[in-house]
Amino acid sequence: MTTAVLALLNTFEPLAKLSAGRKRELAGLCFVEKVSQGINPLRMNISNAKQAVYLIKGELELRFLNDEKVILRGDDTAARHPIPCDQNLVDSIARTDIEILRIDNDLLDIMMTWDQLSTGDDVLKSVHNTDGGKSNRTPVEWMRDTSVFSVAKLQSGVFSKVPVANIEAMFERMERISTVAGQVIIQQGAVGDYYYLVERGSLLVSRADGVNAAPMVVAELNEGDAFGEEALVSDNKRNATVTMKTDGQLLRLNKRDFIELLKEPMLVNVSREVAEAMVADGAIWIDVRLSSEYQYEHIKGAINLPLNEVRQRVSGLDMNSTYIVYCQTGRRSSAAAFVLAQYGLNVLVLAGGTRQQAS
Ligand SMILES: Nc1ncnc2c1ncn2[C@@H]1O[C@@H]2COP(=O)(O)O[C@H]2[C@H]1O
Repeated sequence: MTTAVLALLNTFEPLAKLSAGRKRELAGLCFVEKVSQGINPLRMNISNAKQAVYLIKGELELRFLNDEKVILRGDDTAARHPIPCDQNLVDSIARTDIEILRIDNDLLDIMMTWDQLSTGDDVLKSVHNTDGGKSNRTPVEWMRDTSVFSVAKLQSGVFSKVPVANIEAMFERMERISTVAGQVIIQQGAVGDYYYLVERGSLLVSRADGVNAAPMVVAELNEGDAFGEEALVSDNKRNATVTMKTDGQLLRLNKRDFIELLKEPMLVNVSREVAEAMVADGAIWIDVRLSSEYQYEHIKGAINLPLNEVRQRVSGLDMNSTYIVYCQTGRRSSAAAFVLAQYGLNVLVLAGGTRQQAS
């Protein structure tokens, strides 16, 4: 089956342009579907660019907004390209029994980018295990095998704002560690050293609000989650203790690599002047200081979202808005911006905080 699909990929654009190695991987991730005469095979795709759909054989009628009808045949040159499922297409109908090939568009996009970045055909990326072993995985295997680098995460989560080249570099520099239930990975108050991704297992985040206070569990982290970013972004001490709830496997990136590969590209700083112009255009100020500091004084129109509440209140923010976060120095705001960016929000940081911008 995969060999047959591979042969098909060689006839479609831009799939034919992928390297042989990438095409082999893609062959296992796309679907060939038989559709009976009279059925609309694009029902789920019209105005929805989630999948690229190719006509393999048969006749498909496409109906467009301006009443134009086009008959596409499997052996037409036009059928070498994805069926145009944009907002102009209103309906389609199989005029004969047909066969189509479906591929997730995001996956395709990421693979095209990766392919163009790779220096060779089958360049294997390696991750070092702390027990001395090494595992080799291609970028596509990373996407398929671990939820940390799923297509969804690459498209809208922590890594969506990071250049693909940096993600490739991460694959090479990350270390994999095996962990056991009860193991403390991060201790509240310690100096930040690593950024972690959960490949397998669950962890508990607990915080003690005072020297003698008992720690309270504030969150549970699971496969695909990331943690340990706040101390690295803000240069503060670890704000919570993170303990393995079950046995598991983590990936970790040291502080220097984290700053270079993730923090720098994810955090965009803007001057007060640029920020004001953006706010006039609809962007929203977020003050990430404590509510007591906010109540004392704040930038007009700013909402207050203290750093330690950002995760709990992120669902109340609008994915389509642009937010400009600030504090006095830029430290807390950078940490908050990184957390918000991990949830896929459009966020910028007031460079140097209000203190620097005022002087
Ligand atoms: N409420 C929370 N929910 C999820 N993760 C948290 C929460 N509070 C702290 N953390 C994580 O725990 C980590 C402790 O180390 P850091 O301060 O570097 O970064 C912190 C966050 O990644």
